[in-house]
Amino acid sequence: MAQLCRILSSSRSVAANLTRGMASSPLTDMLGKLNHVAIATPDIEKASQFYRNLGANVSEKVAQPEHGVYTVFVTLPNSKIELLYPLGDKSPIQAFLDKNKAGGMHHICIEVKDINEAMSLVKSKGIRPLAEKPKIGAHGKPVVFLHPKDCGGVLIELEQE
Ligand SMILES: C[C@@H](C(=O)O)C(=O)SCCNC(=O)CCNC(=O)[C@H](O)C(C)(C)COP(=O)(O)OP(=O)(O)OC[C@H]1O[C@@H](n2cnc3c(N)ncnc32)[C@H](O)[C@@H]1OP(=O)(O)O
Ligand SMILES: [Co+2]
Repeated sequence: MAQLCRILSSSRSVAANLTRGMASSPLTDMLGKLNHVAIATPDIEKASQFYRNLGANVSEKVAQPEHGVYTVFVTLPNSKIELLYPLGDKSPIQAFLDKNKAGGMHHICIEVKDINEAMSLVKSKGIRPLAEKPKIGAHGKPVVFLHPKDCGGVLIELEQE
């Protein structure tokens, strides 16, 4: 019995040490809030109307020339939906829409405290950012995308808080 107590108490302290170790690791708290889920659509007016019909707060369409897309934001109580439509003839969402004619979920966007630190951390894990440097995103903050082949088949956008 005494031995069992010793084993239990030592495994608890191992768990406590692990938790403390994790809490101090820069990777542990890298990911913040879900900022948005993006949907690429072949008809952004129709997609906007779909969410307006459901009573949602839907923004006007905004051109994002730096990103080759138009965006519309649907504001939800805990996050946002970003509707995307191609802008220009080199839009990064064109190939996706060619493959997914009816549109579909394109990326998720997660907030990080420091985008440059986050880029170094993901690179150290073998995850490829899709640009050398962050760009300014739809919310006026730096963003960078991570290769979907390194992220379980999901395109991930990191946005600085
Ligand atoms: C305004 C801003 C903001 O919120 O602030 C935004 O969101 S701008 C949102 C738009 N901007 C971006 O998406 C920028 C980052 N995206 C990119 O650089 C590109 O879209 C890539 C992700 C590299 C894909 O480029 P592209 O479509 O030309 O290449 P590709 O067709 O050869 O695709 C390569 C492989 O990745 C897969 N793939 C492509 N797009 C994907 C996606 N959205 N989710 C998951 N997988 C995807 C393809 O199926 C293919 O896999 P297989 O080889 O197996 O078939
Ligand atoms: Co986005």
